[in-house]
Amino acid sequence: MIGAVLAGGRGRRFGGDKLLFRIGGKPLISYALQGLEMSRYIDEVVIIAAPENAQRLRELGYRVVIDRLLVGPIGGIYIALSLGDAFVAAGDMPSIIPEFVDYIIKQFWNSGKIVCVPRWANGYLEPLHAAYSQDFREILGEQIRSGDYMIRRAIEKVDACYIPIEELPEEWKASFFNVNRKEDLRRFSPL
Ligand SMILES: Nc1nc2c(ncn2[C@@H]2O[C@H](COP(=O)(O)OP(=O)(O)OP(=O)(O)O)[C@@H](O)[C@H]2O)c(=O)[nH]1
Ligand SMILES: [Mg+2]
Repeated sequence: MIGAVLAGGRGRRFGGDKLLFRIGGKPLISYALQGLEMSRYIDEVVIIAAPENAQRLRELGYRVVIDRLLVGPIGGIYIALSLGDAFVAAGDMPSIIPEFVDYIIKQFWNSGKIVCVPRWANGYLEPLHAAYSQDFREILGEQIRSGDYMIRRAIEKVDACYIPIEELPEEWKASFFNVNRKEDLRRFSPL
């Protein structure tokens, strides 16, 4: 299982260079990379970057794959799945809980489904904290070619495995926290 960290966004709400913004002595994206590295089922952590930031991200020491589609996170997942089955996370998620990642991957394997994604009671999905089979890649490709960039719509086309978030340990929910604006950093305290 690959651990893919999406890093091709523009960080418009943050005001640029979000993932390399230093907090607690290291770039924000380092926390997501290390969170996935601590998962027992992830063999390799890779970064799915934009052509513009690939070089600087390479300096972090991970394999960097370039996303030239730049159609949003859906394109990042599509590129990640060219490497194999993947647990996909956003680079702006600094509080990833490795035990929760392992739980999702286990559910993914046990279910035999091609997507395993956490779902809130109101139906909202967490597709950037989910496990995907390489067999889902073609579905994503078709949808991208049709000009529809909503990940949720692609997931709804298949028989997915949903993880009800409300039934999980309360402390796992922190894993979804993501930094969109500078002020979100105030809610993140690096250890
Ligand atoms: N590979 C890849 N990653 C992306 C793309 N768009 C967004 N991402 C990443 O997906 C994650 C979630 O995206 P957002 O929260 O919208 O972050 P963002 O796009 O940088 O921020 P905004 O411009 O403010 O929306 C972040 O880690 C982004 O870097 C893309 O087109 N390709
Ligand atoms: Mg975000």
